[in-house]
Amino acid sequence: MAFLKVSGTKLVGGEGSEVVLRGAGLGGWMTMENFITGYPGCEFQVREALEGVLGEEKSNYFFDKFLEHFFTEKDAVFFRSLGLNCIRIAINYRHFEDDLNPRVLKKDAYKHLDRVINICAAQSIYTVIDMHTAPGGQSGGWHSDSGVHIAKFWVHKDFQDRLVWLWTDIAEHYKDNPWVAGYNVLNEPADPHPTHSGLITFYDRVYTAIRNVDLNHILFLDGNTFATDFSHFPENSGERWENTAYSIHDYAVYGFPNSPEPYERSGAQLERLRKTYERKRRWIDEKGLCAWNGEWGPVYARREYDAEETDQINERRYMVLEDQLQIYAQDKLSWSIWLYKDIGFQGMVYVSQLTPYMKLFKTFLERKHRLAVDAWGKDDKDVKHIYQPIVQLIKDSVSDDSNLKLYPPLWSVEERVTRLSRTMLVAEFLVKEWAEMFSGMDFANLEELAKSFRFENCEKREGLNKALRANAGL
Ligand SMILES: O[C@@H]1[C@@H](O)[C@H](O[C@@H]2CO[C@@H](O[C@@H]3CO[C@@H](O)[C@H](O)[C@H]3O)[C@H](O)[C@H]2O)OC[C@H]1O
Repeated sequence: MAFLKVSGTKLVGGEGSEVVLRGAGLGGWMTMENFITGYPGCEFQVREALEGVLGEEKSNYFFDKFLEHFFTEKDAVFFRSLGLNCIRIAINYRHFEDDLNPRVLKKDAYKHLDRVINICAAQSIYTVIDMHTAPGGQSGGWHSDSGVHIAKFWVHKDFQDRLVWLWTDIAEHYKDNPWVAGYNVLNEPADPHPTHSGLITFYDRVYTAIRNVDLNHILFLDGNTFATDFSHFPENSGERWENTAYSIHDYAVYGFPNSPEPYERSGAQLERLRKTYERKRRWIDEKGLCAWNGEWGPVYARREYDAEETDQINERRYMVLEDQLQIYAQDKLSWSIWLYKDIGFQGMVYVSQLTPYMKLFKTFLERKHRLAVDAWGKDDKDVKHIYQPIVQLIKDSVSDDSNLKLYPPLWSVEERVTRLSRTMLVAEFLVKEWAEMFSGMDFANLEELAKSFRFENCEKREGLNKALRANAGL
């Protein structure tokens, strides 16, 4: 079997035939995330807290069982039955090395990644390995699992050295596997340097290190600032980084609770969808390079929180989804929707409310929702007023308005105050409580909880899957 390659603006398989990758991100697995599995804060925090409650052996057992049950052959069979052909697997560097023992590969580092890549290959599903978290954090987002909003990856060379070391190991490990479509070197970098020089230097270094051991695989490079900005990428990127595709993340504002207005498919709204997408990929097109949409997709209303408005909201979200799919189909764009499985906000399949895990965390999740502890698709109607005085204080106290505009530009003063005070500070106080819900559990209880994430214990988001299936084989 031939390796996928980049040829001009396209991905091609054996004998140069075009391959369009259409699939989903396996988020929440080897990078867990707060809204995906329901904990507060960051993955490293809940792992530490659970160890505090259960001890090392039981805590490791739970997370290992979680990884095992979250993705099995049944998931891959279902995924392929929709006609989808690629899964982007988000990984957390912490599975491979420890901050207190850097550059020492952990025992069993590849155990689950190998297993899932092989399960996918057996169903003719390609995989893209996505480095979702970097030592020190490559963005101020919870999804970089750093726990803070300053992305230290860009200011400590040693963090970068460690990631170059890790990618070299991963490339060595998978260099002969053609079912691995490629390596998504760094999810959503947010390098604050005015010329994005940290990112370009890192891409140069990691490119060279990977190419020294692996000439086969495609590199997927995200634009800076959450995969939206290529303005400082080198003029000669095409020659400088061979066999490379460029990744945008095309989240549409209409797919989220903070949409400026209800989505009705008006001419102006359709125009905005298309224009935003075209803006993100403009540089790639101008340079004649290959584009990949590595993340996109609406979130969905939940009956437990949105009551009788749920269906109407979701009909609108499905319209956004379908309109985005239509744009991508016209361009024969390869895409990876976010995401495959979660506890019921965005996933193609989601853990049933009847499972032990969802029953255990029911009231905890309701409180977390009311407090808007997660940033993604937040609904802050119950708590917004509490943070407004802080927002106002900052606005009133900073003399020059230009000083209110900090990096990243997507974060307004409101967004920054929210992110820091709710998703980091409030969340931190809930972490122990999350872990204490596991108190007194034995190995059998822990496996039962982990089994809640098995495919057979999940519901399917039929509207989403229907739209994906309709577009999968185009
Ligand atoms: O792990 C994922 C994570 O990768 C993802 O990150 C967010 C992506 O969207 C970012 O904002 C968008 C930037 O582009 C504009 O056009 C959109 O309107 C914005 O929504 C956001 O800052 C990132 O945190 O989020 C989901 C995680 O699970």
